[in-house]
Amino acid sequence: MPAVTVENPLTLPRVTAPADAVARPVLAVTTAPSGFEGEGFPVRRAFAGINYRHLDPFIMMDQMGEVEYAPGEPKGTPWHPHRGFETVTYIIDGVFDHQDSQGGGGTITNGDTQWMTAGSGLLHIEAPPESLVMSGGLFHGLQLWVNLPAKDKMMAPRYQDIRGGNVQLLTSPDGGALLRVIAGELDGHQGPGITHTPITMIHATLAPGAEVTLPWREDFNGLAYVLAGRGSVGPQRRPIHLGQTAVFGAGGSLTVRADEKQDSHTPDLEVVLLGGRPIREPMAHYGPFVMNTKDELMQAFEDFQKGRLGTVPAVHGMTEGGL
Ligand SMILES: O=C(Oc1cc(O)cc(O)c1C(=O)O)c1ccc(O)c(O)c1
Repeated sequence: MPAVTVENPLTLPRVTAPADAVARPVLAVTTAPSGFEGEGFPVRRAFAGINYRHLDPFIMMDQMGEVEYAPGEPKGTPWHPHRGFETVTYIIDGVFDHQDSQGGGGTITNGDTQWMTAGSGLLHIEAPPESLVMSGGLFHGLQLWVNLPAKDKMMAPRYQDIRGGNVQLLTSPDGGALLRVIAGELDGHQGPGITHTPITMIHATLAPGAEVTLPWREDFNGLAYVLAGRGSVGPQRRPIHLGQTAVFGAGGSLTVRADEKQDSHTPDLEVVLLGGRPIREPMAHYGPFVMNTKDELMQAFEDFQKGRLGTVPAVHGMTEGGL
């Protein structure tokens, strides 16, 4: 899992919560169902079964892979539309090429994030490059959906291309945790991703036996999803492992621990930590559209069918398909 590593974490700024911060309890630990998305790549749907009240402003998150593809196996998503929210594609290992109906496109690879504000709408495709399809190889990433407040749902689409080398790196007091702040801020340290409502997105790697307690804004919700390894969360030390999400309750700090080393194969604990200020607006979600009302959803489908969200470029160099 190379997504941004450092030789000596103790050279990084160290983060810890104030001693009087109230530790957030764990309200629930859920297990993501496994399935397939797009043209058939394996995913774990991290937030399945969690009420939007606990997720707001996050809507959906897939762990894509981790999978070691044989030659010919790598797959992506076909052309499809989005409106009313943001898609965040974080590639931990491997490569996705992306292209959209507005002429945008690029490559996201080891540690890069593409933060796409779909806003009023577009069509896009995310797919492995031909070279990866031929060779096969490791693929691991995240697809996170972040809601937009009503006032921004119809804004012009926009991309943020966040390179792995630009994330804000932090550590715990003992250097046992590497924290990559991809968006938002933690303890006054700002990540590169700019968000429409206050959000923090962190990828944390904890060495076996390491523990980190992070200051967490009281007005944020708190979620931790395990990408790899085993550990425990919160003051109750609730066990958590690969494919599980912890939903935290109210408080001012959030604690994650990695299990002690069992043997030379004990993996690091890899966790995605998410917090955001809830938007608290009605949400109407159907397929690739996330609006506030059913009428707005129907309008989105009509606009898509009439080509108002754009059309697939005639020459795009990627697999055709989709809706
Ligand atoms: O396709 C859906 O979402 C995605 C899931 C992924 O794991 C990767 C992706 O790139 C996407 C995407 O949209 O680009 C999806 C999810 C939920 C839903 O109701 C849909 O209609 C589509």
